Amino acid sequence: MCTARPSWRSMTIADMAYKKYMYNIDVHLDGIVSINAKTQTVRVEPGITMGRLIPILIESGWTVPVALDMEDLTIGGLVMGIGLESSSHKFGLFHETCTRYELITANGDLIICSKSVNADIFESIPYSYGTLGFLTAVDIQIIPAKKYVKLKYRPIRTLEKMESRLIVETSDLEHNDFVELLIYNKEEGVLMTGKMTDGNKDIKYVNRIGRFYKPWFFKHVESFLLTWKIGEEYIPLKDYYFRHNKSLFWEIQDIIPFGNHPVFRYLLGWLMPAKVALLKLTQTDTIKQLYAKHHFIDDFILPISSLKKSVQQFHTILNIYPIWVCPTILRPGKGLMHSPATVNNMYIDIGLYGEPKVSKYNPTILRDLEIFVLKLKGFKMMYAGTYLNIDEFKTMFDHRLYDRIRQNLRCKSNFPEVYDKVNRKARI
Ligand SMILES: Cc1cc2nc3c(=O)[nH]c(=O)nc-3n(C[C@H](O)[C@H](O)[C@H](O)COP(=O)(O)OP(=O)(O)OC[C@H]3O[C@@H](n4cnc5c(N)ncnc54)[C@H](O)[C@@H]3O)c2cc1C
Ligand SMILES: NC(=O)C1=CN([C@@H]2O[C@H](COP(=O)(O)OP(=O)(O)OC[C@H]3O[C@@H](n4cnc5c(N)ncnc54)[C@H](OP(=O)(O)O)[C@@H]3O)[C@@H](O)[C@H]2O)C=CC1
Ligand SMILES: CC(C)=CCC[C@@H](C)[C@H]1CC[C@H]2C3=C(CC[C@]12C)[C@@]1(C)CC[C@H](O)C[C@@H]1CC3
Repeated sequence: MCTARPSWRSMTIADMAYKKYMYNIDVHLDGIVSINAKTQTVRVEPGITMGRLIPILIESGWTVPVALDMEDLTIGGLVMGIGLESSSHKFGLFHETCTRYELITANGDLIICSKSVNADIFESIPYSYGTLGFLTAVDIQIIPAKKYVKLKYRPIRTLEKMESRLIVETSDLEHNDFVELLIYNKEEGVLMTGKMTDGNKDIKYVNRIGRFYKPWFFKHVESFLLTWKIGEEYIPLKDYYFRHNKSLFWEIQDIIPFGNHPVFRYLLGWLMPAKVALLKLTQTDTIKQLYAKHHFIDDFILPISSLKKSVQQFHTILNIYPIWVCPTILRPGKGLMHSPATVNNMYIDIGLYGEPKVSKYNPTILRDLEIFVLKLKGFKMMYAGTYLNIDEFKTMFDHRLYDRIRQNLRCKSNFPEVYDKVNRKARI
């Protein structure tokens, strides 16, 4: 079994081939059940998107600790896949802010699990890609929302300095609610650190970057590099959260190359952002093949101390810029993905989206990159699929607890294994 959510609705680049031969179960639940100020949690159905949840929470004075930057990502998808954001250096991966799940198992039982009830099931659900059961409700921690993010932009030269500065900023939890780095070429990047604040009466200018005529966020950030200036500004909280949504990070520049031109923005900017689901539904086979052959979209999660080494490797093999760098804390645990040590470890997500500029690009090069990441004790986001074989995959992701829970919940003849959903044959 798998969910009946069609591939075109999902925030993944590939088609989930398994949907065609598995039994599809309709779990399209997308409401907010309750907001509980006492326990500081919100209970939601798994199909609700970030784009619907965040504005409602902000209106009620709340927000979630890890608010994802693309409006169409769903809570269920982020728990069952994984999610991270610029606040993950503080709160960890998205699922670490979830406190309770309701899961329907293969034989129709409803299991409620949390850190104290059915704790092993609770720990094995994240990253299980819907292979233990169907989620029907998720409780997420909420924190008080403030009006703005005071964001500081700092251009940095050399990868060494980016790495060391990132290590310093991610450990300063008092001042930094948000940390993010965009690397624009082999040597230069802009580090952003932010604090949620209500501001004060003296605020003269608020940059409402979410307005339709505003430039793409990554271009705005680049301007601090081009002028080599440190900058600071207030951005409304919701605009900050969805800062990469309008330009789909920087993917939109390949689809609408003139999309950031002021004439386009002022005349037709209101038509944006392009809906990923619509782009997927209307793409032709030719476009799909062009993307498969000449485009790269993937994320790798590596120890923070390997930033320089990894970016150099990605430069040699892909040469794609900008590069998204988002720090996240990984904690020890027993689930599929956790810190390999017995203590918390700071990692970085390195996101590479675009056309490789190396002369001989071959999509199977991804396997070499995956092995490179595996050797550094890193992980890979699985939304784009994997070329790892099952043994390598099991070395990357700890299957011990997951296998035991699968046996207890009688998953074997009802749900496939994670690997059967994320290997390249299952995602085409
Ligand atoms: C024009 C109009 C007229 C109406 N007239 C009446 C009326 O005369 N009398 C009346 O009683 N109501 C009326 N309603 C309200 C209507 O009954 C509710 O909106 C009802 O929830 C619609 O059911 P649905 O299956 O179409 O909606 P859905 O959109 O399918 O579901 C509504 C909610 O239930 C959730 N849900 C769906 N399936 C499940 C499931 N299997 N398990 C858990 N949750 C699930 C969804 O996530 C969603 O939150 C009217 C609504 C409209 C728009
Ligand atoms: N910033 C970030 O962290 C970003 C993350 N992503 C990735 O995107 C994906 C999320 O995208 P989204 O479109 O929301 O989700 P998807 O539709 O891609 O679903 C992801 C997985 O979650 C499973 N799933 C979803 N809902 C349920 C449920 N109710 N019960 C059981 N299983 C469920 C799906 O199962 P099934 O296969 O059965 O349908 C699927 O395997 C994640 O993999 C995430 O890593 C993408 C962009 C940004
Ligand atoms: C921040 C993290 C961890 C990931 C961001 C990934 C996104 C950049 C991609 C997720 C889904 C992707 C799709 C496309 C672009 C890149 C993503 C938004 C397309 C819109 C590219 C054009 C194709 O025709 C359709 C693609 C759908 C998925």
